[in-house]
Amino acid sequence: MKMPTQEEPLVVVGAGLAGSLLSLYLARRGYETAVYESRADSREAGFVGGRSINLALSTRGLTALARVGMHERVLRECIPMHGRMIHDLAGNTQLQPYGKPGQFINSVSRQSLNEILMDAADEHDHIHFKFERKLKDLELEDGTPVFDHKGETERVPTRFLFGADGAYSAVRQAMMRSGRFDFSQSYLSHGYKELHIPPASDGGWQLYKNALHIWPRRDFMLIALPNLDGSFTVTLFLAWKGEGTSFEALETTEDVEHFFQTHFPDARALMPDLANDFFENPTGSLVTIRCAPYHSADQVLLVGDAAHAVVPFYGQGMNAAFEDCRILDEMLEMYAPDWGLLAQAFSKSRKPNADAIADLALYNYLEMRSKVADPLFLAKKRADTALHDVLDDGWMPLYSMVTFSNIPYAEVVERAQRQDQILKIGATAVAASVAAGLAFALSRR
Ligand SMILES: Cc1cc2nc3c(=O)[nH]c(=O)nc-3n(C[C@H](O)[C@H](O)[C@H](O)COP(=O)(O)OP(=O)(O)OC[C@H]3O[C@@H](n4cnc5c(N)ncnc54)[C@H](O)[C@@H]3O)c2cc1C
Ligand SMILES: NC(=O)C1=CN([C@@H]2O[C@H](COP(=O)(O)OP(=O)(O)OC[C@H]3O[C@@H](n4cnc5c(N)ncnc54)[C@H](OP(=O)(O)O)[C@@H]3O)[C@@H](O)[C@H]2O)C=CC1
Ligand SMILES: Nc1ccccc1C(=O)C[C@H](N)C(=O)O
Repeated sequence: MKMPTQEEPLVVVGAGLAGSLLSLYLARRGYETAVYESRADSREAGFVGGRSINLALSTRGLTALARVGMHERVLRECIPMHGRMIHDLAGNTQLQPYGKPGQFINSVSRQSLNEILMDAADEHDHIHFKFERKLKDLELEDGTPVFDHKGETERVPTRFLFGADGAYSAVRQAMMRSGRFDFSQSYLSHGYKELHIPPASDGGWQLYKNALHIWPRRDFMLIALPNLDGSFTVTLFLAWKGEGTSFEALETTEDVEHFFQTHFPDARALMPDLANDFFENPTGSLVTIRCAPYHSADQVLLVGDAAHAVVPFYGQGMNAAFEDCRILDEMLEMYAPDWGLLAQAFSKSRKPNADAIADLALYNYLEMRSKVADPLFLAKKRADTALHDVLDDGWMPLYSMVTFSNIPYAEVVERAQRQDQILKIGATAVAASVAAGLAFALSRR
């Protein structure tokens, strides 16, 4: 197998989160790597578009960053979120911890995280960023990408190509033409809109800083994640269509004011530019994309959202994309420089795990918008937590396995199902004992 060279490098399409981290992993092994990105360099051009301003980074992402020595640098830009702060309609709040004391997820700005990774990549002689190059076509026979650069076409000789170009991947679109490629996409009937809570007048945070805030309202919800500048990025998740509570029904400033005043009065009070933000900011779609295999012949491999876009409700899309990079690196150890074998092995091992987190992410929307206020759900959570305290890693709540471990997602689902069975049997036994006790007490009256 030929090694990548400057004339025929490894090509990564997309300098987003997965593409930038992947380039670091590849360069560490000494491979010549060229990263082609459709947007301008945000470090020179400032904000270059995109939404989802901040993200929750947790163990999987941090583990992958640590392997290339980046986690401490990134953690300096993070705000720890120790739990969900639930806001009810009356304005009461309740903090539901995510895990054991000392366990938390981290709010980080997408742009600064991306720029930290690109800065680190720039330190390597082996990594070459090429901005404002949009992939137009991919010649699958030999994996040659064709980019548009300011109206000019560039064909790039390539040793092997990684598609890290996000949920609407052009690399994946080219692979779909090849036949024997499975693809499905499923849009939620809900969309999302980002809004803003500014810092307090003294520069501090207007809500408790170290939590992910949730206003669960059963059929829709509002969430807020803290930013380092004292602001919060607020996201409304709501049905696209329908009378009363839907984006479609919010046509005028009065509609928006009334909707927020009715359902989120405490949050409304903190958003002076609500109506302006609401009508200026786009409404985004929420989509799950599955495909298989992730590779094409011996030439191309998809990673991150390009391979598996999941709805954001578990805060795991980026974490899974970073985990892809770590797993790929472990496989490089075994298979490099046989890129074909590497691609096959990666695809086979990652697919079931990506499918599992896609399902879990869909489930977590229901949990966040509805279950967090349900006494039965909270009772089960307490039992789960108590068992985790006693049995340590012998019993881990589902949320902890997803968020605070590197257990493969598919294994997490199996383990959680087994634990649920045990809890059900336990609950049935407790209910039977209580019933027997009551019957005995009554018989002695
Ligand atoms: C509202 C929202 C909130 C989220 N919150 C979280 C969270 O809290 N935690 C979490 O882990 N995940 C979260 N995610 C998911 C996370 O954003 C994605 O999983 C992550 O960005 C995937 O990284 P990626 O590198 O695969 O794709 P991206 O980050 O999208 O990067 C793709 C890159 O490819 C470039 N590109 C696209 N097309 C081309 C082309 N044709 N040619 C060249 N370049 C191209 C793009 O410009 C971009 O730079 C959230 C997503 C959304 C929508
Ligand atoms: N699973 C999900 O529900 C969602 C996941 N995401 C993920 O988060 C990433 C970053 O988010 P953000 O920066 O806000 O992403 P954006 O929505 O700004 O889009 C990122 C890239 O996808 C392209 N794109 C966006 N919408 C479409 C579309 N409908 N059809 C074709 N291409 C499209 C954009 O092209 P251009 O720059 O030309 O506009 C851009 O290259 C996304 O790339 C995606 O991977 C984002 C939204 C929802
Ligand atoms: N980042 C997000 C973006 C959108 C929706 C949810 C999240 C979460 O992180 C939710 C968190 N994991 C929770 O379960 O409370």
